[in-house]
Amino acid sequence: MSTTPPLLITGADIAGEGAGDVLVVDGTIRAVGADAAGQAPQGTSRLSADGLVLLPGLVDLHTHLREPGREDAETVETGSQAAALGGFTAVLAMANTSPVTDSAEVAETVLDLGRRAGYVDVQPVGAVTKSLAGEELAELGLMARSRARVRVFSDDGRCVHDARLMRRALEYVKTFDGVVSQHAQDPRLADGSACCHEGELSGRLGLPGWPGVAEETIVARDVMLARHTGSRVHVAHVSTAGSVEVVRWAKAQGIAVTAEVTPHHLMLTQDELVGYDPTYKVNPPLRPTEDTLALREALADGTIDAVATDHAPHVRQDKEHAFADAAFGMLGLETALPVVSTTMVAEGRMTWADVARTMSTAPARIARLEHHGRGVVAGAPAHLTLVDPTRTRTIDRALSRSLSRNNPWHGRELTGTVHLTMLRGQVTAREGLVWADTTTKEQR
Ligand SMILES: NC(=O)N[C@@H](CC(=O)O)C(=O)O
Ligand SMILES: [Zn+2]
Ligand SMILES: [Zn+2]
Repeated sequence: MSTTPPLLITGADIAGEGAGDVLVVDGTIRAVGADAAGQAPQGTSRLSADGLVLLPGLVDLHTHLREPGREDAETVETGSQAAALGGFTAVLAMANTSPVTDSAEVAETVLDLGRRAGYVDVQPVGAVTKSLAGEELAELGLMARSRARVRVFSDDGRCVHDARLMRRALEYVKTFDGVVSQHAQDPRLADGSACCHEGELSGRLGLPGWPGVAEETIVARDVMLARHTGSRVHVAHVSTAGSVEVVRWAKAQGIAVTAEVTPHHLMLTQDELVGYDPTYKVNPPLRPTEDTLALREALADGTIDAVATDHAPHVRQDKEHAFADAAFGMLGLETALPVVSTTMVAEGRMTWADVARTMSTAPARIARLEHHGRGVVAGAPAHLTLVDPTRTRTIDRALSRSLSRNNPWHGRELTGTVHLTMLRGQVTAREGLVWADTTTKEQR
């Protein structure tokens, strides 16, 4: 990309802490606050951001980019574009690709694809077990020491259900300050046919369900293994009130557990399933309202550390089936901030400072991303996201940059729109367009 002149962003509410100016020079935040304008060098361009909120660039702990292997559903480039449009500047790319990211080679391939695309920093997640088979540990150390510097490990899509393997993985990643992100779903309590939440509704719909306890028992086991090993465990896509209780208890004991919640589990409930639309088929399943309310409360009070999208693109041929046969997963990158804004901020449950914490600072810290999540402060890289907090938009799945269309937000009105995203001072997305749309080849 070409170098951009210095930029003064004026009048934005800075991460919910009050209005001020921010000066960006050479990809770095040079100054914040009253004296920023005074330090602007000659030739500084200005961006008036009155009424907008300026957040530190968002970080997604849980994205499926599908490359290598399923480039028909998503590529690193298209997923990165969707991420930039969603206000993200870094995403963690899950390991359930084909081949699986269980070696340094695949991790470096994904890293390089991300760099080539250039919209967000793509940080590969490493598999915990070879081929996600749950039998033998993957090359955790080699991935950690590779150019990709892998710190987050996950068999996501599958649960590391063997307690002995989970223990060994935790011991191993501790040596380089890594973390295991667990897809908590006991395969004995949630068998292969389970496709929704088990309860009165699944009975009425005639669909095989899986109960919340299949998640909760794994979360409980894992926090005890984290305590035993002194290592860090992260709970991916927490979906039940019971899991929240376990995490709350574990944190009170000082156990190194962190947790994420998806935008869809914050806003949608199992009631969406009455039309049997497979768009709403996801793991863990949409749960009853009581769980949704507990998740909102836990995110607001800090029990749940982060929002993570679990962006899971699928092609039509995999999704357009009878509910029981369709693939699990839904899109999330472009709508995460608007969903959090609508359910949490507009409803008075969280402030914009809380959004900065749960969508940037905390996820970057959990993933040990040194160059992200440092906030809107002088000296930090200029990863910035400008949000129009009052602008309402009706989501249209046809306008998505994702290659897939399994978008549960289609037709819904969401308040809070990403206006601009900046990675190291370069605009990656602006008003619904990505950088490549507005830049000629010669300028790149
Ligand atoms: N969330 C999903 O329903 N699906 C994910 C896997 C996962 O996150 O478990 C996928 O890879 O499609
Ligand atoms: Zn998962
Ligand atoms: Zn996932």
